[in-house]
Amino acid sequence: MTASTPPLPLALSMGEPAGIGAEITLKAWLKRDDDGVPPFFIIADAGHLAVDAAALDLGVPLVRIAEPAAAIAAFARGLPVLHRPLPHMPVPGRPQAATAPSVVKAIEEAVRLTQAGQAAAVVTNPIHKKVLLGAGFPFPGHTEFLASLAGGDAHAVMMLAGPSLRVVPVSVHVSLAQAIAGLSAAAIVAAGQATAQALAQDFGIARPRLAIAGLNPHAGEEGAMGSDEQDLIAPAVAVLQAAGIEAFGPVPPDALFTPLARTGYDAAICMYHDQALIPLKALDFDRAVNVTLGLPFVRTSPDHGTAFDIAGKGLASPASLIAALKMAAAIADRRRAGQQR
Ligand SMILES: NC(=O)C1=CN([C@@H]2O[C@H](COP(=O)(O)OP(=O)(O)OC[C@H]3O[C@@H](n4cnc5c(N)ncnc54)[C@H](O)[C@@H]3O)[C@@H](O)[C@H]2O)C=CC1
Ligand SMILES: NCC(=O)COP(=O)(O)O
Repeated sequence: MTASTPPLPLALSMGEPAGIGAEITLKAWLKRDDDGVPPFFIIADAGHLAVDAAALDLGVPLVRIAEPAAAIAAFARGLPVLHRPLPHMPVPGRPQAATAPSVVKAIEEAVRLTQAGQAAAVVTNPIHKKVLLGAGFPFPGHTEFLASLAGGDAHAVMMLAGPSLRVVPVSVHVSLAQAIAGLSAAAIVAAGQATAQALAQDFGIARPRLAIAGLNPHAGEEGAMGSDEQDLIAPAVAVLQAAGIEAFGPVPPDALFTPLARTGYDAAICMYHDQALIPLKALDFDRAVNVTLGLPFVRTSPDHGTAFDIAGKGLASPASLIAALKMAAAIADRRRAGQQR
């Protein structure tokens, strides 16, 4: 950042208002000094935030802002809110289709403000996929929606990054049967290329090492337990290697996440959602960050969902949201510095 480029706040979307988004946002603001939380503003209903703050006895002053630029100065005295009224007050744990348009508009606005240079990055609070789908939202998650908002030929790739592990699932929000049927060498190569590029550009790893998981037990045992490794995964590894990427595999999935194996790579490319997210959450739940690779803007989010079972109870931890805010700011700073070189 130079003297002529003012700092930009992060744009945080409200997420599902019946979930824990408001609570973890209020708690993240309270920890701004202790945890070094970068300045952010939330696109949400200020009345709802005030109700939650009072109900949970969180002493958070709210500062309504008219534009993102005001968030930097406001952040020290209160939580900056770009007020966008909801049609009714949410009930914790009970999502309603009526608030779905507001949830979606908050994501769109965060993206628009970031692409317009008024915010440094997009950070999203968790959404409830089923209620949005039921209200006509045509995407199964942020990742697919953000790819569409980015337009063009954006190929959005999900990475979850924690202190112990980084994982990238080749497919995201599809059934296991669809994930297996849709697996292709091209999809593995695309995920590997996006990951190598992001690790270098956004995480400062000059020569990223990628472990490519097998799909079947024992990575197919040379074809005795499945041929996907020979037909798709090994050829994809060869293509990545030919492109100069330090990729290896297929690695037997049950051996990929042992403590020793994890020292050998910077990210694991996994063949489906849960192959990636189960080890990540077992090792790093509440400390990991969901970051979308392959977009023309920076987007992160906590590693967890709407947590309806604890919504409104004051039990939600803001740790992953704080990690997401910090990672978004670090990546945005790194990209800005890269552009100025
Ligand atoms: N980025 C996003 O928008 C994401 C959205 N989701 C959505 O969230 C909804 C619920 O998903 P689940 O699978 O139940 O996962 P979840 O992460 O909401 O909850 C799983 C368990 O972790 C606990 N938990 C989650 N976050 C916590 C926190 N900050 N502090 C303390 N405990 C926490 C919950 O109480 C629950 O027991 C679904 O609709 C799912 O699609 C899930 C993951 C990410
Ligand atoms: N399990 C991770 C998840 O569902 C996050 O998806 P997205 O909304 O960030 O695409």
